[in-house]
Amino acid sequence: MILGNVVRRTFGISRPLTPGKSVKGARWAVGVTTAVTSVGIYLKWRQSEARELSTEYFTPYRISFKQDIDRSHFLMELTPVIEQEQNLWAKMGCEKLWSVQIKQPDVMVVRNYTPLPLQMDRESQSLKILQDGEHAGGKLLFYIKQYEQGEVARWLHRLPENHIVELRGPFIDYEFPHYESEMKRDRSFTNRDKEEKFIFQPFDIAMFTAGTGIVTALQLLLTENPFRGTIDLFYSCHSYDELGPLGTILRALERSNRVRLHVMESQNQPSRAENLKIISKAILPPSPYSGQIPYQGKKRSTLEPVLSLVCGPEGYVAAIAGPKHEPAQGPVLGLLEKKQWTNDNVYKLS
Ligand SMILES: Cc1cc2nc3c(=O)[nH]c(=O)nc-3n(C[C@H](O)[C@H](O)[C@H](O)COP(=O)(O)OP(=O)(O)OC[C@H]3O[C@@H](n4cnc5c(N)ncnc54)[C@H](O)[C@@H]3O)c2cc1C
Repeated sequence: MILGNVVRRTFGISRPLTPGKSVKGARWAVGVTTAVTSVGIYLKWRQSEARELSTEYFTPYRISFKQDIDRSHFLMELTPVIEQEQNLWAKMGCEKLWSVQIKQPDVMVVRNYTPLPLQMDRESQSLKILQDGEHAGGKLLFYIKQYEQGEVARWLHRLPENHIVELRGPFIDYEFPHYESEMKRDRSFTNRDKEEKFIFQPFDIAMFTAGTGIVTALQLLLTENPFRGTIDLFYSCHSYDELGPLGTILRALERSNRVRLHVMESQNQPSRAENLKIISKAILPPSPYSGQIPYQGKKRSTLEPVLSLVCGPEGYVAAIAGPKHEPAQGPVLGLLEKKQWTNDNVYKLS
């Protein structure tokens, strides 16, 4: 049975807000249409009661914190100019993987970024995981990599604190089956001895991530009502240090057995072929998804992943699961095909 039956995926490529080239004669009409649309969006935003984040219009957020991890990676906290009423972490839980789009107003393009339920504690200068029911007025924290030739991430990196950026969303990037009236998983994962109880048996998944693709796993693991099964998480990077404080959080999740972590650092193993060989050896074959069956008590020690999610740069996705033919998934090839994974149980996120 395909777990992805309920999957809805809305993002693909980051798309321009306006066409790059316009026919000369139509410029005036395009200008008027754009102006009218912008006024419409603005009025809609003004009228919307709580000015909540929406996919329909852009909402202003202030850069409330920014910190470099290294030359390429940084953390950025955005605070809505008008406090948000909706708690997106409670609303989405672990059943929806989501992102928002940030607008670059000069070149009029948007890029997707995956928020994390963390906020910077000013006093201790450390990241705090939001508690259940807490949404910090809608604050969102992002882990971003800037590329030398990249447009938007480099621009974001240059912006000073208190600068206003515009966001729309949330966009659902992947949706898991809804487990009606299921009990919440405790978010305080540091308490390892606490016995867990659910109504339905949780299922495990495998996630293959490279670089900032790791945020997809972190969102599922840290959100309110976090992922109930165990994630067999593969993370490829140059160095684990590029995660900065997120690395400490990920290790704590590993100690609490919420995640089985396989880290591939290219600084230690520069051969791509050798890295892929190590990954391949650790990949488990797919287990069947049995649907919603009653909770059978504490899980066995072996992992039984029913779904593989793949997220990273094009070349990485291609090596793990075959190339993605945007917006289509493309056939499952690469390492996953060799371990009997198919299009029924693999999803390429990017
Ligand atoms: C749903 C979704 C969620 C995302 N979440 C995040 C997130 O949380 N954090 C984050 O940092 N990014 C995230 N991204 C990627 C992000 O949207 C941008 O694509 C990224 O920031 C690059 O945009 P840019 O404008 O800076 O670079 P662009 O101008 O788009 O790219 C210019 C050049 O940079 C290089 N480049 C761009 N992207 C990559 C890449 N992924 N790997 C290797 N080289 C690349 C390429 O050489 C490219 O030609 C997400 C993407 C999607 C679709």
